[in-house]
Amino acid sequence: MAKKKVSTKRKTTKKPKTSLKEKFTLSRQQKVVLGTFLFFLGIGLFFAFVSFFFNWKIDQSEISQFYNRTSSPKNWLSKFGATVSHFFIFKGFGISALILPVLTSLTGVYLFFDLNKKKLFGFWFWGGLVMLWISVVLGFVEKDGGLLAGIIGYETNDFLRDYIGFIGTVLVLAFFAIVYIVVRLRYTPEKISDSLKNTQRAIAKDFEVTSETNNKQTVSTPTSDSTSSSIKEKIDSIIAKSKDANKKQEDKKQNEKEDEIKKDNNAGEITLNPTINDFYGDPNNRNNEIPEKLIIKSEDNPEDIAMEVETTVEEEVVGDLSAKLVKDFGEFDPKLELGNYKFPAITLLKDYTTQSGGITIDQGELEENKNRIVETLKNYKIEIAQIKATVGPTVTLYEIVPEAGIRISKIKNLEDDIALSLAALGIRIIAPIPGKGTIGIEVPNKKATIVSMRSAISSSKFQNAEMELPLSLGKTISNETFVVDLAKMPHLLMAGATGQGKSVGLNAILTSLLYKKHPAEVKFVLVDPKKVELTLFNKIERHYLAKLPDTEEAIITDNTKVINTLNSLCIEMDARYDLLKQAMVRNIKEYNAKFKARKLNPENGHKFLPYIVLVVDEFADLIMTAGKEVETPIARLAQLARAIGIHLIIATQRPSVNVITGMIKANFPARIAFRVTSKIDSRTILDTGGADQLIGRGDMLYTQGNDVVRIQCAFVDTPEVERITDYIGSQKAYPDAHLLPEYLGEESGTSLDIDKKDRDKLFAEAAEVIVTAQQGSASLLQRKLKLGYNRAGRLIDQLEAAGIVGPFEGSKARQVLVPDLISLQQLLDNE
Ligand SMILES: Nc1ncnc2c1ncn2[C@@H]1O[C@H](COP(=O)(O)OP(=O)(O)OP(=O)(O)O)[C@@H](O)[C@H]1O
Repeated sequence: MAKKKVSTKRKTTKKPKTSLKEKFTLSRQQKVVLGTFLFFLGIGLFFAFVSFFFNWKIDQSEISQFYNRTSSPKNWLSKFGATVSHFFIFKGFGISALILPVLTSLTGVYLFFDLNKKKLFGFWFWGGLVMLWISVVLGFVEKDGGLLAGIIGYETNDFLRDYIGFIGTVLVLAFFAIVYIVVRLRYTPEKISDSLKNTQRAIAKDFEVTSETNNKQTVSTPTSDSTSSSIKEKIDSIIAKSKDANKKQEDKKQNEKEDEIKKDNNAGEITLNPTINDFYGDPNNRNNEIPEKLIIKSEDNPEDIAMEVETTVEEEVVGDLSAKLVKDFGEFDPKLELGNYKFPAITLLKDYTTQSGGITIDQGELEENKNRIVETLKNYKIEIAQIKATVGPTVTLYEIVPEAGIRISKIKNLEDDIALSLAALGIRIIAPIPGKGTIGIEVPNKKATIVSMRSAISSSKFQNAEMELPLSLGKTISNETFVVDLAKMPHLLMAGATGQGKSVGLNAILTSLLYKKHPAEVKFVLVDPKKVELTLFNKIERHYLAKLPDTEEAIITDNTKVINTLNSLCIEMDARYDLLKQAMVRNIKEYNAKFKARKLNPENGHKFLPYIVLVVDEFADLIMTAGKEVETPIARLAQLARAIGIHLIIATQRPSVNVITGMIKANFPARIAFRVTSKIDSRTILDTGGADQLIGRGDMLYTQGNDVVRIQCAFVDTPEVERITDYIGSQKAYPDAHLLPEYLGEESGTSLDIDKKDRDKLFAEAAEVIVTAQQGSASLLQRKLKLGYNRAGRLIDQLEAAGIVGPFEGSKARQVLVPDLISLQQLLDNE
């Protein structure tokens, strides 16, 4: 049974080895031939080297006459042997060159039996070092021109002594000896002292057991008969033996058992029930020292039947294949291909604190605002019991505890009046502050402080964030860095009027990910219809960007390409779901953990899955030009992609309801609102007002479903982003951007669509539009159904195939062949 297990283990563990070996071109036959050759070469060299020691003086003159056939050296391998030995021993390493033939033959054996190459490299590396070390050591005793150290050993020793003296050389050599012992032989001071202690204990135990047995022999119990007493002694000795085998585990348990047995013996009773642990020690500690066979035989009565105690050999635990693979190769490291990748340094970001000296607020300003608030409220007969100020980077929060009996709605209704009396823009009243019984009034500071990206990145909250995709968005009103996990959001909607900090916000998000995630872990799909906002990220295309195959630019600026990319992401999503299903896991995190633990076989299509972050700037523009064609895949991705690691970030300038539709809103619980112009816009984005009262320049509200948090967005300027992308771009990259699956939908031609099954979902609707208008044009469909040009054109082709419109007639619209909707219905029913 055990053997079977081992053999299956061997078969399966070889798989990854073969994939490694694929890189090497040697076939099995070539390996056998080369292995045999090297093995014999090693033996030949050994003979040559050995005979060189006896004949080198005689042969020395022959070496220079290598091409003279008449000369006959005494070396057992003649001219070849003499020359090679002269080279390696005399000119090389002296006596330690004998290691070379051993290594050569060993290489032959490894190739012949196709054994682990890593080990072989280890032999050569360490063998080479040992050879050099011995020759340098022998350099101390070598006289010029001898064979002990060879020229290399002698000269190296001489060189070292010239520069660091005798003591220095000894110290250097001793250091290397210790390195060898620690690194190669894996001996550490703890290990050595442990094994010394164990030996000491074992000797002491041996001594104890022997003296005990002797005592028992002398003070043997008179009540027991001679046979049984001899069996008892035998058991005692077995127990002693078994304890010998378990020297390392001298725990209390054993001592107690021993005492028990001793007590039993002293009482004159023979205990013949030593447990299996007494024979073999603690099961956790059974080791190779288990006696193979125990024979209990009465010495006093030789005719007594001897009892053989068969010891069973512990079955080898094969464990699962993944554990074995992890043991052999370590966990899978997705970062290995760009192993030397260096994350951008924090110094690439600008430090704004030196200019503004952190958050500053005038004491007078605070006092003034407080008095005004108190006065204004007093005018409306609202008495205040307590007031507290928290100074944030852009706004100061005044927390008010009103006197008992004052209605909160009353204060909320006075919002505009308070704003007027404070003569400031952007007063926001939070009544009550969630989780607290107070009312908050946020008043903008006269002088806002810039929250630098540098401070947001270097904050411990971000640095220590145990998140999948941490984003450092900025600072809250209480000056805490606000870090959220994009993977938990799981998609983000950003909106705000133009010039309020949306692009800076997007850059802050991308920068956060660049500072935290290795190129192997995250890929960006960037859609930038404005063509200028995200162009800097082109420099990191081969590190961090994903694109469709056969496209030149990774950043998508053309709206028609967006449709292909979105559909391609849907294909990627479906493929990833299939992989997750096969791996029997629920999300990408579990999947990647399983893959890293080598529990998923790459030969079955499994691979490490990077997170994909889709960023769409100017979503409104996209919806306007491509309508449903964009909305449908976005909705699919938003609904389903969270588990497989595709996350969407959508930014728009126009937060109108036909852009942020109900379907989009339902799937984007996390939203960021920069300043907008109206309360309605604020409601569209956040489902509540407030964004219209922001002060702009990165002042924003963030919600993830319930609470709304006011944050000052971290500021990252274009030159900073440029420095970061330059830094990353200058490093070694993957050969190409991460390739998304190919999407053939648009290019698949009309022939496929002629089939009834392959018709567009909007076919019936399109037919109705065309028949009602009696005008067969694609642009009509584009307008009425809000479609992209390609899809409208395809629909027209399908309508032609169904006999609803006539053939293409150049610049004229196509003829409509169905006069009215009733005839259309009949035609469609009869199909
Ligand atoms: N977090 C911030 N801190 C300080 N200033 C900021 C911040 N964000 C934006 N600003 C200022 O506001 C200006 C406009 O920002 P940004 O370009 O991000 O606006 P936008 O909303 O993207 O505009 P558009 O929609 O027209 O592209 C910036 O040039 C900068 O001066």
